[in-house]
This record gives sequence, C-alpha cells and structure tokens, in this order.
Amino acid sequence: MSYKQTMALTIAGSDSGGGAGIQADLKTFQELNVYGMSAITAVTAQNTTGVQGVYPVEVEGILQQIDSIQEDLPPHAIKTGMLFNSEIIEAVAGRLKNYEWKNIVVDPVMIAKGGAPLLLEEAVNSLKEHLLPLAEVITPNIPEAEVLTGMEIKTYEDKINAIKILSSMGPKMVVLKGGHDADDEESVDIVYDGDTITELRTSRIQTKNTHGTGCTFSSAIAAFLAQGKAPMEAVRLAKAFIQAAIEDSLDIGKGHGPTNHWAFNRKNRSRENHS
Ligand SMILES: Nc1ncnc2c1ncn2[C@@H]1O[C@H](COP(=O)(O)OP(=O)(O)O)[C@@H](O)[C@H]1O
Ligand SMILES: Cc1ncc(COP(=O)(O)OP(=O)(O)O)c(N)n1
Repeated sequence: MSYKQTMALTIAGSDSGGGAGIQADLKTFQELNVYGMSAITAVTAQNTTGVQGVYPVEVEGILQQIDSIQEDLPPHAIKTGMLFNSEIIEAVAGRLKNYEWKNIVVDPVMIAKGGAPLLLEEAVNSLKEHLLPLAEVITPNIPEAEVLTGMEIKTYEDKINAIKILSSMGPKMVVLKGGHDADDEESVDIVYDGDTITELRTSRIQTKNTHGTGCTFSSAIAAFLAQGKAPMEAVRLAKAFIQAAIEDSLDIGKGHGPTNHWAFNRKNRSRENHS
C-alpha cells in the first residue's frame, strides 16, 4: 500500500528559546504527523523573559531556502510568521505567487510578548498589499488587527467591523484571535469566511505560560490544511490543539513558559484508552 507523506513549510523567525517561531511550528507539525520544513527569515536571541536580539537573514538566503524546498520537497501547506521587513515580505510573497502554492496561513506577527518588535513599521503596508491577498487563512490577534485596519478594537461590533475590513484585503478566511481580550471566562476566536461569522469559544486558562500560542495555533491550522481538512475544520482542530497545549503548558524559565506541543496527542490517547 502506498503512503502519501503530508508536508508543510514554515517561513518564519527562529526563537532560540524554542517556544515560538520556527521551533514551535516544527514541533506542531511533528505532533500532527506532518513532515516539517523551514525557511528562516530572522534569527532571534530569545527566551521566556523576552527577546534579546534580532538578526534578519539576507533576502537572497531566504529565497534560496524556499527554492531548495520547491525543487525537491513541494509542501502541501505553508505558514508564514515573523517576516520583519518589507523587503523580506515582498520577496517571500513573490515566491508564494510564482510557485502557485496553496493552503497559505499568514500569521501577521508584529510584537513579541515582552514588547520587542518583530515587524518594522515600514513593513505593514507590504504585508497588507502583497501577502494577505495570497492567504487561505490569516490569524491576527487584536493588537495586530488594530494595526492592519487602523481602527481601535474594543467592542464586539468593532471586532466584526475589523474582521470585515481584513477580509476585504483578500484572504479567504480571517480568524481574529481572542487571547488578548479582556474576557476572563473564555478565549473567543472569531472566524469569517466572507459569508458567515463563527465563534470558537474555549475556557480561558489562567496561566502565565503562554509563550508561542499564536505560532502554535497558526502552524496547527497549516498542518490540518496540509492533511486535506477544509479551512473551518482545520481552524476548529487547531483551537483544540492550542487549548490542550495551554492547559498543559510548561512552567520552565523565569518568564512566560511555552505551550506544550505533545499535550493534544496525550489527551486524545488517554481519551481512547478510557473509551
Ligand atoms: N489563556 C488562554 N486560554 C485559552 N486560550 C488561549 C489563552 N491565550 C490564548 N489562547 C488561544 O491561543 C490562540 C492564540 O491566541 P493569542 O494568544 O491571541 O495569539 P498571539 O500569541 O498571536 O498573541 C487563540 O486560539 C486564543 O484563543
Ligand atoms: C521568532 C518569533 N516569531 C514569532 C513570535 C511571536 O510568537 P507568539 O506565538 O505570538 O508568542 P508570544 O511572543 O506572544 O509569546 C516570537 N516571539 N518569536
């Protein structure tokens, strides 16, 4: 019997502390049985307390990584994370277009938890013009959605207006993440496919260990898309994946510990053993 290996590519920055960026993405792919590949856009010196340094990779080096992958290992889904400047964004968008890659998840990473900028201000327009229109799914958090739309997001009505503005920028699906919301009870992500609004609600977990939640969530969406799941189903499954990863997050380091990438499978295995 032949077996088709599912493959996904992350185009993102490296987090030396292993909780976010490329490292979180590859751990997520691995846990979801997807062969993971990477094109590194920047190296960060980072740990659970914050970002100590950012070193962007030369554009030529980024494109060569992408070309090497396309030549030999074409991916079934792609996730983009930290892209840092407009030159990198435009070069990456050019390749995504030329290679006609499908199942693109854009996580519009802007600022790390401790406040360090992971995207220069000059790059916001490039992100909007060149990358968002290529995306199957985009996953802004509330501060990122505010920057992309230029509006303040406080009320439910603001969220819906912002989602519709983001949708008009060209992605097929917008997921406005609720991790930064003031709601104490639930973390609600709002999904819009250009037609229907769907709310995905989970109980808010009280923990300081949420480093890498956005990266893990978006790479889980990419992994499920690579497996052939429909976008809405991919987002629902990714929400379950991140919920388990936060519930069982790792209390390591002096700051915000990382999420636990193997929690989802452990939870599912234990459910199967008890049924
Ligand atoms: N404390 C929490 N409890 C439950 N879910 C959370 C919590 N914090 C974040 N999430 C979920 O994690 C995912 C990433 O959201 P968010 O933290 O807003 O992203 P980012 O890391 O980009 O800021 C979303 O699905 C969000 O609902
Ligand atoms: C290299 C790198 N890329 C992205 C991020 C942001 O990750 P995120 O999942 O949003 O997590 P926090 O920074 O909020 O913990 C990053 N920190 N580093």
